[in-house]
Amino acid sequence: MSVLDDILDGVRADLAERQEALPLDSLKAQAESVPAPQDAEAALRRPGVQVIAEVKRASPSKGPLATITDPAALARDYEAGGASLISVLTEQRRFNGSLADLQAVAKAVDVPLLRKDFVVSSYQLWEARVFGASAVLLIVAALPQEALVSLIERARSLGLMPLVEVHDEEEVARAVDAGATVIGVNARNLKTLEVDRDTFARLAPLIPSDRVKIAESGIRGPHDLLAYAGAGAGAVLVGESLVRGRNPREAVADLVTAGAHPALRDRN
Ligand SMILES: O=P(O)(O)OC[C@@H](O)[C@@H](O)c1c[nH]c2ccccc12
Repeated sequence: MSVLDDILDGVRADLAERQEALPLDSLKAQAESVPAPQDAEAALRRPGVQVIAEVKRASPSKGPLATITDPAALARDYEAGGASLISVLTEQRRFNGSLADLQAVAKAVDVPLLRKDFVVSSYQLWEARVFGASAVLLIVAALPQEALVSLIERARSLGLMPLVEVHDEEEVARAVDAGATVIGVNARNLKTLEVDRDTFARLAPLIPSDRVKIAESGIRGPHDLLAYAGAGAGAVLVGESLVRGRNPREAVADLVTAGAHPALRDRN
């Protein structure tokens, strides 16, 4: 069984418990008292290369990365550093995240939030909405094409921006076919868990130029951002190097400064 299959099994089991505890109708009712999501896609389409900073405690490849006792404080640092979007891992078993983290971050910052999880059901889209997200990750490798298409549509109908994640040529074709407007290329191979930083440059030319192209994973600092910018990235998604570094606010600010270089202004 692949790592992804294993993660998905756990996600489905946890989801079943939450659905049991709170039926969809009650969850939907809660959405009525939550402020409308922000326009995350507009935030990503600003000139220059945008920085998406991730609240990430652990990963299947590296195990524990950082304790992060106060995700809201970390998110405030990310916002102060100039992040355009903040990604919050909500998967529990492998990433040690939670919906409570998402909600705490939502109360603390004004930038749009991405719910980073393994979405397999529209129930999770409603959760994302209720706990304060403006965007959700949809992983092509985790979804049959019909489910991908319908989750993209359902996300949009809830005001959530779908960020559609791909790993290879075939997945790019599926994402584009499904009408994804924001496509993330994850440099981490889901089978081997290795990062290959050439993946973005290989796949970016296959993505139509009117889509937002995001380079995900393995970004160590401004030089990686600039390399991805050169290959056509409109944004980068960064986790580990921020949570492990000494000063997350400065680390984000250094990336933002690199991404705002005048030579990169008109790329999106
Ligand atoms: O910590 P990194 O290497 O900077 O990577 C961040 C992000 O790309 C990574 O967390 C990620 C990309 N796609 C995912 C899907 C699920 C969970 C996590 C991810």
